Amino acid sequence: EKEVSITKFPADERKIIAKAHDKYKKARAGIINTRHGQIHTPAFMPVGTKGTVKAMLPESVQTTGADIILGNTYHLMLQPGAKRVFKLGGLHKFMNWSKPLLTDSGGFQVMSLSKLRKITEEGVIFNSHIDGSKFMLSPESSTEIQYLLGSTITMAFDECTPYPSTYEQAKSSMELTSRWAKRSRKAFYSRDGYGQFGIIQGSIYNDLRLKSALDLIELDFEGYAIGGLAVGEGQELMFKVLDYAPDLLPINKPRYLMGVGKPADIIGAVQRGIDMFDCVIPTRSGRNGQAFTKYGVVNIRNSKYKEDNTPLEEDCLCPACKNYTKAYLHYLVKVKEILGAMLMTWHNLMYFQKLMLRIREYIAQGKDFDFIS
Ligand SMILES: CNc1nc2cc3c(=O)[nH]c(N)nc3c(CCc3ccccc3)c2[nH]1
Ligand SMILES: [Zn+2]
Repeated sequence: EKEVSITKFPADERKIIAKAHDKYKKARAGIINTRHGQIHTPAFMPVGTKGTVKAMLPESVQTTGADIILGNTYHLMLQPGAKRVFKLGGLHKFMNWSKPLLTDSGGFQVMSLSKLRKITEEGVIFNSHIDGSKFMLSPESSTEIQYLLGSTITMAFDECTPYPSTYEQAKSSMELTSRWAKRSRKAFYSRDGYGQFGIIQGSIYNDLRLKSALDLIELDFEGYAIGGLAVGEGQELMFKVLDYAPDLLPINKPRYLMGVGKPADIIGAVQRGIDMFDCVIPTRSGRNGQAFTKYGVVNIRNSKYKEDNTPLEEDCLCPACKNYTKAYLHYLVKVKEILGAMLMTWHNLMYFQKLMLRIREYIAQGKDFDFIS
């Protein structure tokens, strides 16, 4: 807890200093210890939906500084199938990633990917977006699939409440998530160094967020995620929820904000007490020709770069910046060469990890961090 040092400042300036400290007092830096290694928080977790961080070798992801990557239960259960991955030694072995793995529970992807689906008390019945075959995801089957994959951190099976939702819709959705969380927790096979996170819902309604947190705290999860955000509500509304929601969760357990986000979103969420983030932006936008730099986002396809013989960032240590120029990256992305996707992705993942490293250092030194980069 940082003491606000009361000095000779006149009262109004003292209020400003107190305000500044107050703004940062929720930020925290720490380490999550797992069976597959440590996670330094605040942490950014690259998304490896189908058992690979697209356009990256796992050892390259490791050099960017990532301690943990994400997998998707929905995609992997359809192809190659959880039982097959289990038979082949689990997802860690399958994809040659020995550090922590977090898998989402699948509900979110069902709603965003499969055309035909039906939500029942039992679970979600849906047709595969690949070949139309019928599947059911439930708290029990989702938890078992994540066990078969060998996830270090398993997510409870929830319903991500869409935005916007009326109070009534958000209430019944949150109550379903609470019933499913109880079943997920019961189905979880707990082992040392593995954990299961509950996911709170409740949309933008603070009393529903509180009820969701109370229901899930009773189940004593190893960590908690704030779900139902980064679903189109915008940064202002998201921060409004984050002004109180993290405080509803146990202070000594990790807090994971699902699906977030751009650097400014991450900084604002860390200041409000969030520890873990995931977002497809650095990988997906990288493949799309967008590079995150300290000068802002560079759209490398822009013709102004076609003869720019300088690197994306002169002091970046990634292969794209060490060995190549913007002109070359511009060309590769224009002609859709695979190396273009690789180099842009590598740079962006490095950029996000550097941002997290700086945030962790600033918090550890009790320094205020408001750099938006
Ligand atoms: C982009 N915004 C976004 N908002 C989300 C809300 C939820 C939510 O309320 N419940 C669950 N279960 N997942 C969510 C996700 C998916 C995160 C993810 C993707 C890939 C791999 C691993 C994890 C979200 N993503
Ligand atoms: Zn770089």
